[in-house]
Amino acid sequence: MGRNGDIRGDAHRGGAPGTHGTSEDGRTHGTHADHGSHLSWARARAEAVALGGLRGAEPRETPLERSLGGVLGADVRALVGLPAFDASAMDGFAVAGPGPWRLVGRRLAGAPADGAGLRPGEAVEIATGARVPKGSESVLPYERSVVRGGVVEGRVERGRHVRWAGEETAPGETVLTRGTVIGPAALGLAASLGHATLPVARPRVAALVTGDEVATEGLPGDGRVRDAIGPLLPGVVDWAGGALVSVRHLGDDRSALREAAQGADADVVAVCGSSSRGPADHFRAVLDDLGATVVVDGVACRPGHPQLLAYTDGAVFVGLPGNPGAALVAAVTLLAPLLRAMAGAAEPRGSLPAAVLDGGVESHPVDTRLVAVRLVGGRAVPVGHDRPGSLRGAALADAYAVVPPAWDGAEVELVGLP
Ligand SMILES: Nc1nc2c(c(=O)[nH]1)N[C@H]1C(S)=C(S)[C@@H](COP(=O)(O)OP(=O)(O)OC[C@H]3O[C@@H](n4cnc5c(N)ncnc54)[C@H](O)[C@@H]3O)O[C@H]1N2
Ligand code: MOO
Repeated sequence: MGRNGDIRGDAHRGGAPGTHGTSEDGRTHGTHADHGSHLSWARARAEAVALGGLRGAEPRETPLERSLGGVLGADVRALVGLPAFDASAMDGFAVAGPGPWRLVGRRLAGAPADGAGLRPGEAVEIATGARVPKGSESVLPYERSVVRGGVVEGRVERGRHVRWAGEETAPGETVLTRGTVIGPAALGLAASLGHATLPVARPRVAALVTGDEVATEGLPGDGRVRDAIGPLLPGVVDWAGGALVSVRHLGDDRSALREAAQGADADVVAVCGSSSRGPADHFRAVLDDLGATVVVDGVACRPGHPQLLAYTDGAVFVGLPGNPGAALVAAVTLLAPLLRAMAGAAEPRGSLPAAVLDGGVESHPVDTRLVAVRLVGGRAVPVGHDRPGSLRGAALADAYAVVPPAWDGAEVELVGLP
């Protein structure tokens, strides 16, 4: 059950998804109306976000080493203040009172407190990170000091070169808020504040890769292709804040697809191939068998128009076209926004500032084109090789440039690639 508990169709009908035709989404391309059963690209994304918002994933305490890229499902507080104790910020001498100071010992980092404080006129040699003894208010770095016959001299600045307990972060302070995407620095921060786990809301995704002709090993040829979608999905799902829990390969068989779709133990089932209307494309029929509510049935974009988004009480279903280049476009159009919203991310992933598009690109009369580009000096430069069946362009690209129908050459929206 989702975080909001709203897995029912009636809750869903009350929200934005599935209400095609009632209003234009009002997002980026106002003239870019839905046509036929195909929703505009922006509208389809908005539907995915709205559905994801209703099917929020429960946050689970997750070990730090498995939290990278996840979305925080709750605020994170400091379990202790930072620094957690008064520590030297320099290698040198901790001193008490005005100098010169008599050297009375040595303190290394990690040494337990010995209880003995310093009296005025005393100093201890101290390592960076070592606990500053009681009575000492300053550290004199080696390079500012002279030691002769057990006596330290130098000009001390009162209070300098000590990291005082709690000066950076107070105990209990909120340091990261719900919806933040967990990056490497957040993991380090969490560890430094004493956390072993983080509350990560990570929707679980099962992939069903269909096609009698799809092989998982060996050279393609003689009517057979290598599965190019299975290998790209873990990275896309991870980037979007989900976890790919299984990838199953199925032939073109309706009952096998139905069983697998029904039995998948996941929040989201991504079905690859089978999204079109050919004799071997069974996904629509299976959605019908499952009594699913279809939210998106086709998106007015190139490539990737035969995309699907549907849901039952048990799971959300995303249909990715079999053509690998089209599958990636569909993954950034529907799957990634859905997962980000389910994870509760505060920001959509991959949003970049709009850019001028170079390269003589022409728009499509009714569909939004997604053009693989590299970002060079703030401009978007098409890389080519971005036909629906090919991932060659996407493999070289930083982003897709979103070229609306009847585009007038204005700056284009960019969707970053994982
Ligand atoms: N009459 C129409 N036919 C098609 C249309 C259409 O509008 N009308 N749309 C075309 C477009 S666009 C696409 S995209 C495909 C989508 O087809 P499916 O999702 O049903 O996928 P398949 O037919 O199974 O495969 C299409 C293509 O991709 C290859 N493929 C499939 N899975 C993989 C994989 N995992 N890795 C690599 N390649 C894969 C498959 O061999 C086919 O060549 O429909 C068009 N047809
Ligand atoms: O989705 Mo297709 O050509 O648009 O690959």
